[in-house]
Parts: sequence; C-alpha cells; structure tokens
Amino acid sequence: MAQGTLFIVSAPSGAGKSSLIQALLKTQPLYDMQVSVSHTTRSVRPGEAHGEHYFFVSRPEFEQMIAEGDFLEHAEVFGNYYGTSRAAIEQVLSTGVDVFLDIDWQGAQQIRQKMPASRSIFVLPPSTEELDRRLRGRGQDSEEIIARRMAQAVAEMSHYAEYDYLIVNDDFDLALSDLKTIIRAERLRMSRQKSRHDALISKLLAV
Ligand SMILES: Nc1ncnc2c1ncn2[C@@H]1O[C@H](COP(=O)(O)OP(=O)(O)OP(=O)(O)O)[C@@H](O)[C@H]1O
Ligand SMILES: Nc1nc2c(ncn2[C@@H]2O[C@H](COP(=O)(O)O)[C@@H](O)[C@H]2O)c(=O)[nH]1
Repeated sequence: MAQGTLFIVSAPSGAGKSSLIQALLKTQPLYDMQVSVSHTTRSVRPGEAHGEHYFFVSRPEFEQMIAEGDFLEHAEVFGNYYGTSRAAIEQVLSTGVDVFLDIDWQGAQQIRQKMPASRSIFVLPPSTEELDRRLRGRGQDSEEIIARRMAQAVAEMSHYAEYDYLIVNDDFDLALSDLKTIIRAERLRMSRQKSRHDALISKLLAV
C-alpha cells in the first residue's frame, strides 16, 4: 500500500488554517485523512480539550520529550513550545492515510528536511486589517496575545515562498475549494495511483 501524504499547513495566526482543515475533515469519507494533534506548553483556551486540540504539557515534560527524540519537529512559537509526535505520524502514514500538520514555518522547514515527500501549503489573509479582525473575532486571546501574534505575522508570512502551494483565504468557500483541489491532485500523483491500481494495470497490459 502507498504511504499517505503528509500535508503541512502554515499561516500567520488567525488567517484561518485550522478552520480550513476542520472544514476539509468534515468532507470525509471523500477525503481519507487525519489532523495531527500537537503537544504544547501554552495554556488551554476556553473550549479546548486535552488530546483533542492539543496535548497540554508542562515545560519540563516537553523538554523531556525533546531529549528522548519524541518529536518529528518542534519549535518555540509566541513564547511556548509546540511539537509534532513522531510515533503518531509515522504509524498513520503507513496505513495510507493522509495527515495534516497545522504548524509554523520553523516546523515546516524541519519536516521538509526529514520528509521530502511531504507537501506544504501556505495560507495568506486578504489583508492585515482582516487578520486583526479575525484574531479579535475569535474572542479567545487577550489584547497582549493578539498584539504579539500580529507583530509576528510578517515574520511568518516572509516564509511563504518556501511552500509548494499558496492559498489566499478571503472567501472561505473558495479557499476550501482550493485546498480540496490540492489534496485531490496530490492523490492523483503517479506514485500513489500506481500501487493503488496495480491489479487493473496488470490486467490492462496483459496481452
Ligand atoms: N475566510 C474567512 N472569512 C472570515 N473569517 C474567517 C475566514 N477564515 C477563518 N475565519 C475566522 O477567523 C478566525 C481565525 O481562524 P482560525 O482559528 O482557523 O485561524 P488559524 O490560522 O488556525 O489561527 P492559529 O494559528 O492562531 O491557530 C476564526 O474565528 C475563523 O472563524
Ligand atoms: N512548529 C509547530 N508549530 C505548531 C504546532 N502546533 C501548532 N503550531 C503553530 O503554533 C501557532 C499558534 O497556535 P495556537 O493554537 O496557539 O493559536 C500556529 O501558527 C500553529 O500553526 C506544532 O506542533 N509545531
């Protein structure tokens, strides 16, 4: 069986990458995929659940996991650690299921180096004003945190050209449709199709 594809999705905080990934997952079973649940040392937001949105751990616990080589990638973002567990990803990909990583540019660079077959997508907001509106509209972060995220947005966006695909998330449905098109095209790559259609190809080529 062909391995699943690892899709990296990055964007400045508030551009809408989590919303796009969640909307995409609702289109299953058409799209057979999972979203990776990261570990983080940031505090829990209202409505978030341990093991569902993140695995919330302490700084010493996270540092212990780094020392034990548990992460495929990890980075410090907005003053907190975030990381992707190696074991969870490798197991799921081996079953042919695609995995989505909602991670920052630092993590994306690490994954590209370790897994060249991964595909990366950058999501841009339509404007700085709209990014600010979305962060505020989400209603989950303090003024201080919003200011910090807005200040970091240009640094995150300056890495857009390192990615394979670019989506502007202005009209949500259009951006979602772009995301689906990318997934569909990647699934139609020869490397995936060949092993999937082995039996058919053998029959068609038999003389
Ligand atoms: N196209 C859109 N038009 C208007 N609002 C949007 C659009 N896309 C997302 N939003 C809203 O913007 C807010 C931020 O979206 P979301 O939480 O998905 O961003 P994010 O990029 O995942 O942020 P973070 O990196 O902080 O997790 C949410 O309230 C979401 O509903
Ligand atoms: N390098 C990684 N970045 C990650 C991971 N999980 C999330 N993130 C990024 O952190 C910021 C902030 O997320 P928030 O949930 O606190 O708003 C955002 O850009 C995420 O993409 C990870 O495992 N590794």
